[in-house]
This record gives sequence, C-alpha cells and structure tokens, in this order.
Amino acid sequence: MRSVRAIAFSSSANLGAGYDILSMAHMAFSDTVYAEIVSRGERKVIIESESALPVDPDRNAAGAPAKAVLSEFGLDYVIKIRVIKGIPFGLGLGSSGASAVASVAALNKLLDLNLSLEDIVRFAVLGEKAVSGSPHPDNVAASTFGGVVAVTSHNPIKVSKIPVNLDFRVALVIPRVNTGEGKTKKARELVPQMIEISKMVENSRYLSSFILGLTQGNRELVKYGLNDSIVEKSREPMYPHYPKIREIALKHDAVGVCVSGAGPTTLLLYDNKTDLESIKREVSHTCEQFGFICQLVSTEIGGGVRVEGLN
Ligand SMILES: Nc1ncnc2c1ncn2[C@@H]1O[C@H](COP(=O)(O)OP(=O)(O)OP(=O)(O)O)[C@@H](O)[C@H]1O
Ligand SMILES: N[C@@H](CCO)C(=O)O
Repeated sequence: MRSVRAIAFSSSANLGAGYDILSMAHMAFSDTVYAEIVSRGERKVIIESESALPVDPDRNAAGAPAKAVLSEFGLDYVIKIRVIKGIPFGLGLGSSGASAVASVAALNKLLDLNLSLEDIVRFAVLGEKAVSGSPHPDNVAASTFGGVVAVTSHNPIKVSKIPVNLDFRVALVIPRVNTGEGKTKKARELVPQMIEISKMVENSRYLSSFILGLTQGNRELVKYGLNDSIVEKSREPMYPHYPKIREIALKHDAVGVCVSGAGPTTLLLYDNKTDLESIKREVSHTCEQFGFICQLVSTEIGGGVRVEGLN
C-alpha cells in the first residue's frame, strides 16, 4: 500500500502580546505522521501511537482533522495514521498542533488533494479544537508555514510569514512536569473576556514593536515587544516560576523572553551579547527551587511541514 510521511516542527505561540495571532516554528522537536490507505468503501480513520495519547480519532489531534478531510472531499477510505511523537505534550511546545498539521499534510499528498498551506491550517485547527476545545490557529500556522507567522484572518484563515532580519538563536526552558489533561483549555479559561482600553493599547504597542523589530532588525524593539500585560499575566498561577526566569534572562541580556504558548515553557531569544551560560545555571537553580527540573534546549527557527512519499 502507498504510504506517506509528514514531519512538522514544534512551535511557540503568542510571542508576547500576539495571543492566537503570532507563532514561531523551531527545530527543537518534531512529530512524524505516516498515513496509508488501508481499504476503500468505508470512511474511517485509525490512529496508531506508541505514546500515551488517546487513539480515539476524535480525541487525538491527528484524528479529527483527518476525518474532516475525508468528509469534505467525500472520500470513502479507511486511513491508518501512525503518530510518532517527538514533541513532549502539555508543555506549550505546540505538540497537538504539529500532529494535526503532519496528519493533514500527509493526507494531502496521499490522496492528491492539492491543498494550499492555508487549507492545511484550516483543517489542522480542528485537531486543536478536539483536544483543547478551541480552534486556535497560531501553533498550526507556524508548524505548517515555518518561520515566524501572523494569522491575519481566522475566517477565512490567512497567514503571513514575518520576515526576520535580526540574528538570534532560540532557547526553550522546559519544565519537566506533567501538566495533566486539558492544560490549554484551563489556561484559556483564565484569560479575561473584558479588558481595559489602556491594557489593549499597551499590548498593541508590544505587538507592533515586536513585528517591526523583527522586520527592521531592531533588537531593542524585539525585546520591548516580547511583552504581554493581559494573557501571560492572567495565567501566572499556572507557571509561577516564569517571572523569575524572565528576570534572569533579561538580566543576562537575552534578546527577548516570553511564555511559550500556554506555558509552562519559556521561550528565550538570544545572541552573542547574551550570557547564556549564566542563564542556564541560574534558571536551573530557580526551577529546582520551584520543585522541578528544567531542561534548556538551544535551537533555531524551523521550517514548514515536510512531506515525503515512501512508495
Ligand atoms: N497527537 C497529539 N499530540 C499531542 N497532544 C495530544 C495529541 N492528541 C491528543 N492530545 C492531547 O492534547 C493535550 C496536549 O495539548 P496541550 O494544548 O495541553 O499542549 P501542547 O499542544 O503541547 O501545547 P500548547 O498548545 O500550549 O503549545 C494533551 O492532553 C494530550 O493528551
Ligand atoms: N494561543 C494559544 C496557544 C496554545 O499553545 C493559547 O495561548 O492558548
């Protein structure tokens, strides 16, 4: 039987004030999805995974979008989707999003559907909806397109890649904790539904500064822009270590710091002015004080989803 493999990178969503809008793909981790047609005449998606994740297609991020693809194209196939998890889940690394993207991209090639990248995002958000109750498009947009992206419209989905004209590398401070089922759902429930106009103005300044800083290659604007007075703040009870990690990173001249997605991972941008060794040392001490181990992973911005036909 013909089989297709798709590989999608991890990502950090929000990037400061860009809640549900901005995200960055990174090469730190990736998920691989193999898709094959098992038989014809019946419409069904079978999920296989050696991880601890649910294999019910309605509860696996790779399953719901695959079912939607078959349904939209009226295809009566039994499809097997094998999900190889390389991205730890529940840590704010876009793990569910990457599985969803790899699943749709693999089906696109397997079934010759000719989907655009924006179509892949449109289906992949259904994976996010299945696992967190919300079809947020930021992680899936980054894993699909690669680089740093802005989702400029949700319905219809429109995504723009933001040109990055500043030299930096990426580091992730990843607490090795079990955040439990439904972390992103809980984190989204903490976000206020109403905000003061002054906070909206402040966050808009951060968002525009970050985008301008990246495109103009302005380090100070990126540092200032990686800030959020609304969403990060509202979720602090879920990652009480974050303010201290942020303080350490800025003290040692990181290019910028923010919470990665819904946390608890912290994203750091750094360059040759940054004292990464001191950050590593102090951050790991701080994590221990909070009762867990943190892994610091250095990486780079990643590309978009890759698909290979195997036979
Ligand atoms: N294929 C999958 N990959 C990852 N998580 C999945 C998958 N299928 C279902 N899940 C469930 O989704 C949840 C993980 O999603 P969650 O939003 O908490 O983390 P994340 O995707 O790693 O991070 P974030 O969305 O904050 O970047 C877990 O509860 C997990 O059981
Ligand atoms: N924008 C989403 C990303 C989840 O990774 C959130 O912060 O809830």
